[in-house]
Amino acid sequence: MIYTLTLNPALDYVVEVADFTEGSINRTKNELKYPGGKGINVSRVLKRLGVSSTALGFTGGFTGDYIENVLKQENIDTDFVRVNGDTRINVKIRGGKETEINGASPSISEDDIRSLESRLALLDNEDQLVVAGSLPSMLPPDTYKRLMIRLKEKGIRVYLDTSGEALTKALEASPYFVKPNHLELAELYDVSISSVEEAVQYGKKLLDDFDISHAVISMAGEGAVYLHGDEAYQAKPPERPAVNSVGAGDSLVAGFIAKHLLSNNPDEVLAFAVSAGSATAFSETFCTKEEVVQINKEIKTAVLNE
Ligand SMILES: Nc1ncnc2c1ncn2[C@@H]1O[C@H](COP(=O)(O)OP(=O)(O)OP(=O)(O)O)[C@@H](O)[C@H]1O
Ligand SMILES: O=P(O)(O)OC[C@@]1(O)O[C@H](CO)[C@@H](O)[C@@H]1O
Repeated sequence: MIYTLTLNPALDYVVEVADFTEGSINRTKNELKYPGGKGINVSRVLKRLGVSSTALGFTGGFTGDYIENVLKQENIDTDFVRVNGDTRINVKIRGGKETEINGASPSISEDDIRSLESRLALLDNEDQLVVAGSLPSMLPPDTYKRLMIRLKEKGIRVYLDTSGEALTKALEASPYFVKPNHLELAELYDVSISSVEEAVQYGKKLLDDFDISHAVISMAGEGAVYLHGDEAYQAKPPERPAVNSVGAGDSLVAGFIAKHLLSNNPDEVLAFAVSAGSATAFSETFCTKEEVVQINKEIKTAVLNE
């Protein structure tokens, strides 16, 4: 079974404003609300791609109820730990440039953590876990690392997608797969990464430094590179105006997992992952399977090995 872990979920509130003006009253042209948080997004896209998963993490209050209800309607299993406060609301403003205001997590108690640990203790070596998104600020930055060490001891594959200090620490637990974007990878090594060659160079270093099997470095409109052992692959999406970048990275992770379950062909796995990411970037919300399959036909791939 695949599990996703979202310790800091959100109700995503996306507002489209014709001409967003700071410091004045703006009226919305269009509004969308949906369950958010990176692991939850991975579960939702996996479902669209025909793969079942169970969503784990912390939810609370009316916003937590909303998330659980929508997931239930979409036939996604959940086993969240209920916390006292309200799950945060993340505001995404579409008006020319995209602006995001991500809320803070409700308080997480020691008991909440213990409840989460007992749910994770039920996983066995047949299971795979996607650990994604930010950590609630009251939790120590090595929280993912601590949880991952125990999971790894049981032979559970961990797919990791987080950033900042949570990423730096979690890498020490050697995840099976990691997906930084090129900016997160650059931050990790305190360098700048602007080309595919640089992404490959530091992506390979990431595998070596942290004993990781698979890494995908996403590069927005440039697609992504995939590093596995000594091999490197690139996939580039068709050029089209992006309408939404929220969840593109999560869609890429879901696409990677869905294809990796069926295929050992790295080229094919990366192409499908990038197709899922780009299909989301090209649509209002998340990609559908039909859109992913369609874009997959237009993806350009290359093997970058010497
Ligand atoms: N402008 C775009 N055009 C085409 N595809 C895109 C575009 N932006 C993102 N994508 C697709 O989504 C994937 C992930 O994008 P990105 O590198 O921005 O990840 P991310 O920073 O984790 O995303 P986010 O945090 O916004 O979900 C890319 O590899 C690509 O397939
Ligand atoms: O604040 P975090 O946890 O880093 O990111 C949360 C978030 O921006 O990521 C998802 C898109 O990837 C959204 O659904 C959600 O609002």
